[in-house]
Order: sequence, then structure tokens, then C-alpha cells
Amino acid sequence: MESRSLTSPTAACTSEKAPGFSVSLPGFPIAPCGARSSSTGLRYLKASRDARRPPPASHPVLFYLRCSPPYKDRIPFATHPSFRLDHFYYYIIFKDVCPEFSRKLPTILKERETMRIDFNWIQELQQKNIELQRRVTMAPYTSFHIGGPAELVALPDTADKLRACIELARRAKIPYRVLGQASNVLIASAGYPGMIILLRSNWAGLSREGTRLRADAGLTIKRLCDGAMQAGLSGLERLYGIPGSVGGALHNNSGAFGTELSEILESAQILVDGEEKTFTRDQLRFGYRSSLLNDQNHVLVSAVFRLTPGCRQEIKALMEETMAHRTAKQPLDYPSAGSVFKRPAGHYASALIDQCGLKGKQIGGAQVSEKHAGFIINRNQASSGDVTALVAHIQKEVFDQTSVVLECEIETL
Ligand SMILES: NC(=O)C1=CN([C@@H]2O[C@H](COP(=O)(O)OP(=O)(O)OC[C@H]3O[C@@H](n4cnc5c(N)ncnc54)[C@H](OP(=O)(O)O)[C@@H]3O)[C@@H](O)[C@H]2O)C=CC1
Ligand SMILES: C=C(O[C@H]1[C@H](O)[C@@H](CO)O[C@H](OP(=O)(O)OP(=O)(O)OC[C@H]2O[C@@H](n3ccc(=O)[nH]c3=O)[C@H](O)[C@@H]2O)[C@@H]1NC(C)=O)C(=O)O
Repeated sequence: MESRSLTSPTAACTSEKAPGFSVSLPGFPIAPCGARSSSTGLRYLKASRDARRPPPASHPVLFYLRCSPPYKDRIPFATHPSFRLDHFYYYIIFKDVCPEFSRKLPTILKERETMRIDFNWIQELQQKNIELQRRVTMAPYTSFHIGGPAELVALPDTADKLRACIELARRAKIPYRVLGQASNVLIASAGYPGMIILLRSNWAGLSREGTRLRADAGLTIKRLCDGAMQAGLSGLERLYGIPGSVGGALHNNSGAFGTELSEILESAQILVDGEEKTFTRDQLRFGYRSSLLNDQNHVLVSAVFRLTPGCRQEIKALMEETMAHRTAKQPLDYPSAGSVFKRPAGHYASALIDQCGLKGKQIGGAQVSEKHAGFIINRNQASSGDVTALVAHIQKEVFDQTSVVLECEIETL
């Protein structure tokens, strides 16, 4: 009975990405998240991060652990001060498959009672006056309106603070992501087990130097375009309406209507392993929806765009035309993350999806837009699972019917 209950969830475990840290209890090394320990003979199930319910009474659960503080009082043992706060997963350990652990647990708990809970990393950030929020539901921060709680959201407003967030996350082995407008990401409904560093209005300066504009990474593309228009500077008209930030847009070399943002980039200030460096456009190795910023060690701080003098009225008119075109073609009245798939060589993903008869296809609350097949819209309280199931369905159908592999443009966290 118990071994049956272990079988299928184990498969689910292995399919999940290992976030790069592990739980360790003295004397009982537990394998990194997403894997099963066999060398110690300790078998365990890494439960869904959604698993906030106590396990059913029929399960001989010895130990049910989730280490992040907000829920620890709901879960037996997790309240025990012996567990470090450097991991965020639930572990269900079954008594029968782990008699040795069961026997040693009281000793382990006693040993660890003397250990200090490691809140230090959060305190260190607080001491630097970095704005922090705990257990933030991410859905309202995303263009998809999907996403469960992130353990920590940090809103640094200086380069030193940004550096401190990244350094601490690395030192404490906490997963982290730098996000802008979160318009190109799908955040798991179960939440993000680490720190989201948000660069938004806290990081959104814009200044003019002749025909150049210097923009901070968190500035929205809309504000950048508005700034250019007001300064009578041309070059950004076709990018008007792109929903992201300068950082996110350069990260994936965003483009629309035949223009890519990188085309007008002159240089960029980038944090590389804690050190701020200046990169020229060529050094950033821009490609279709890719750049050097795809490497997580490179975080854009600010960018300088070289524009050309133009007529303010004409620039404004072209921006309005671009926006009207977008509104006519794209389902902007529903939450989405824009194009879900990159254009495969020689094809348009949207056209292939359309040809395969997938417009309107719905799984749960997620639907292939009837207006533009390249978009998945959050039609009705979609979960991240609805979206990923629909993505998989589209990829399979398109491959079966056309032999073309569709690669995701959106990033899943
Ligand atoms: N053309 C269109 O109509 C649409 C286009 N998009 C595109 O997606 C872009 C996403 O922008 P945005 O919403 O702000 O991005 P997101 O917040 O969605 O982040 C997307 C990725 O960009 C990276 N990123 C964000 N900020 C930085 C930074 N300062 N330095 C380095 N990497 C960064 C992150 O990488 P990591 O995880 O490694 O930290 C993240 O994975 C838009 O600007 C647009 O280009 C989206 C929707 C529609
Ligand atoms: C929305 C995004 O960017 C968009 C950008 O707004 C638009 C406009 O320039 O061009 C790209 O979309 P796209 O590849 O779907 O381009 P579109 O011009 O809209 O459509 C391409 C082709 O597919 C056809 N098409 C489109 C939608 C549809 O339902 N059916 C269909 O057959 C169109 O007729 C056209 O012949 C960008 N996407 C990618 C992955 O390159 C984004 O990156 O998130």
C-alpha cells in the first residue's frame, strides 16, 4: 500500500527541475531536490509545494516538513526549530521505508535543537534597507495574472542593493530571478521557492544625452518610447506597445513589426558576478530572441540607446499606428505573456498553430486565442498547469501535423 503510494509521485519528482540546493540533516544526507536518495536507503517523496494539507491518516508519515516560516506552524515537525530555513520544499518521509531514520529521529532533533535557525540572510538584506516582502502572490505582478507566492520579493533601488541581493541569494543557495514587468514569464501557481528581484519603478531612471537616451533596466518600454517621442527622437516607434521593461526586452532581444530593440542599443551597463561592466552592442551577442543576458550571471543595470532627431508629431503618429495594429491583431483584452513560441526557422509559430486548427483550444482556464493563435490567453483563472498542458498539447499537435518543433519563448519559473 505504502510502496504503491510512493511509485507515481516519484516520477513527478524526477521531472521537476532541481533548484540547486538540498536539505541536509546530520547523519541523513537527503538527495538534492527532485531526486531520490538510494545510497542512504532513505526513501522520501518530495511533495508538491501546493501540498499544504496534512497527509492522509492512512499514510504512515513519519516526518512532514516544510521549512519556510509562514506555513511551518501548520505542519507537524516543521515548527521544530531544528530545521534550517535554507530550503522551501515539503518532504514526506515514510516510516516503513525508513526504519533507521525513524529510530534516529529523536536524536537528530535533539542535536539540532541547539542549532540556530538561519534567518541571517534575510536580516542581512533588511540591514541594507532593501525593500523586502515575504510570501508575495505573484499573479498580480504578471501580465498572465498567474503565479503563486514567491518566498521573498526584493525591490532594490541602488546598484549596491541589487548586488547584495544577488550575492546573498548565491551564498545562501536560494534560487533567485531578476524580473522586470513579468510579461514574458509563467510563474508556477504553486509559487516560487526563492527570491524574485523586481526591477520596476524602483529602477526606472531616464535621461537624455544629445540624441542618446540612457534608461535604467526597470523602465518600461512604453515610458522609454514616450520619452523618445517627447524629446523628438526617432527609432523606437515600431516597439511602442511592447509590454516589458528595458531589462526584459534586451534579455530576449524583443522586437515587433520588423524592429528589434538591440538595433538602436549603443552600450549597456551590466552586473557580471557582482562587478558592473560596460558592454557594447556587439559584445552582447544579440540573436533572434536571445542575448548574452540569457546567462543569469549577467544582469542589465542600464542601457544607452542612440536615436535620430525626428518630428515629434510624426513619431507620435507612427507610435499610435503601431498600437492600433497591435490592438487589431492581438488579444490585448485578456491577460497573456505575448507570443508563447519563437518563430521556428522558415515558419511563423502562429500560422502553424492556426493551420493545425488549434485556435480556441482550451485546457482549464487557458485558451489558444481565437484572435491570434500565437497567444495563449488566461481566459478564466488559468493555473500554470493549464498553460503548460496547453503548451504541450500545441507542441505535440504541431509536430504531429507539420514535423516542426515549437520552442517556447516564454520562460517558466
Ligand atoms: N512583442 C510583444 O508584443 C511582447 C513582447 N514580450 C517580450 O518580453 C519582454 C519581457 O520584458 P519583462 O516583462 O520586463 O521581462 P520579464 O520580467 O518577463 O523577464 C523575462 C526575462 O528577462 C530577464 N530579465 C528581466 N530583467 C532583467 C535584467 N535587468 N537583466 C537581465 N535579465 C533580465 C529575466 O531573466 P532571469 O530570469 O535570468 O533573471 C527573465 O527571465 C518584453 O519586453 C518583450 O520583449 C512580452 C509580451 C509581448
Ligand atoms: C507578441 C510578441 O511579439 C510578436 C510581435 O508583436 C509580432 C508583430 O511584429 O510579431 C511576432 O509575432 P508573430 O510571429 O505571431 O507575427 P504576426 O505578424 O502576428 O503573424 C505571423 C504570421 O502568422 C499569421 N497568423 C497570425 C495569427 C493567426 O492567428 N494566424 C495566422 O495565420 C499571420 O497572418 C502572419 O502571416 C512577434 N512574436 C515573435 C515570437 O516573434 C512577443 O514576442 O511576445
